[in-house]
Amino acid sequence: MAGDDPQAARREIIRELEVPPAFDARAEIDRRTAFLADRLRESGATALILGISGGVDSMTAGRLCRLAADRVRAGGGTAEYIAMRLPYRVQRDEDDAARAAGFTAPDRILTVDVAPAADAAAGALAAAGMTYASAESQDFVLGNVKARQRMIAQYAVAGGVRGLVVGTDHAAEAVTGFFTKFGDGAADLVPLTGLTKRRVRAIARELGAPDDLVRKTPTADLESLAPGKPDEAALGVTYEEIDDFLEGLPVEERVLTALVDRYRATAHKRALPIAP
Ligand SMILES: Nc1ncnc2c1ncn2[C@@H]1O[C@H](COP(=O)(O)OP(=O)(O)OC[C@H]2O[C@@H]([n+]3cccc(C(=O)O)c3)[C@H](O)[C@@H]2O)[C@@H](O)[C@H]1O
Ligand SMILES: Nc1ncnc2c1ncn2[C@@H]1O[C@H](COP(=O)(O)OP(=O)(O)OP(=O)(O)O)[C@@H](O)[C@H]1O
Ligand SMILES: [Mg+2]
Repeated sequence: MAGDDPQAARREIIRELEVPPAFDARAEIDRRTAFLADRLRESGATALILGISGGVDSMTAGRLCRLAADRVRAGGGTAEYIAMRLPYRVQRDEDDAARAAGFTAPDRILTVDVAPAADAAAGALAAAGMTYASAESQDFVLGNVKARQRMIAQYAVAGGVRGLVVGTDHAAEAVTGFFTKFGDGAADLVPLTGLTKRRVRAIARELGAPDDLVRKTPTADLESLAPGKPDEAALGVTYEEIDDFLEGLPVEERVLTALVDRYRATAHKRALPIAP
């Protein structure tokens, strides 16, 4: 990666994360739907599996799954789109999640509470003598366990129905490594690759999604001690700033440096395991 010139590093990041200079929502919907349909046909899989949280990323990806499954079927193939509701106990924004799932029009909705599995892991770790530096540190780590339990549930369904797991990673999360490694970061297909957050929203709008869900404040919602914490509070930069950075628009020096540093520090999350 380009040495000390942050603008050169930024250009390299934009290229590596595949963020194109121009954007047309309708064309992107067609291209990404075709991608999902092609992967279904070429892999021999017959289902797309996706966790629906109530956030805009999964709502958008879910609607693309619907369109892709329809496209395969229209060509005489077999395909279904299975949405998974994966709350930790009762979800705080249950109504949003139900409406988002409904908008994506899945063939089936499977609801799996990840709390028993996540809590059992926490209990077994405590019984083994594992302790954490603070209650906050423990809560943060166990938040990632919740994300990984969602991954386990989705792969259990994929394995049983010859399905492929769809992930929602996009450029505005990839640049900061803002996902759980082998949790929500683990998937077979990532149809939102290269999109900034505002472009994800533009696609959702073009698809006809409910406006309040399109504009909803992004949250990972993993920490029990900070429910619904906005991503931007955790990141220290706004999605507007991240998007401007990725779309080559003017950004403050502070944003430029923070994002280049963060991209470098999280390289391991975007790569295969490191080998000798
Ligand atoms: N240099 C290095 N080379 C190779 N591996 C390295 C490494 N540094 C850490 N690691 C490994 O990576 C682990 C840390 O990564 P990880 O476990 O992911 O943990 P971490 O990156 O610390 O936390 C995940 C972050 O993503 C956020 N998140 C998660 C899920 C969804 C969303 C969302 O946007 O909705 C956001 C979450 O709120 C949190 O801030 C370490 O425990 C270690 O095993
Ligand atoms: N409660 C949940 N139920 C089902 N899937 C979930 C849940 N929480 C997270 N996920 C899965 O993990 C992915 C990553 O979460 P993330 O918060 O980045 O996306 P989002 O919630 O769809 O959108 P936003 O980032 O705007 O909140 C989601 O897109 C979804 O596939
Ligand atoms: Mg979310």
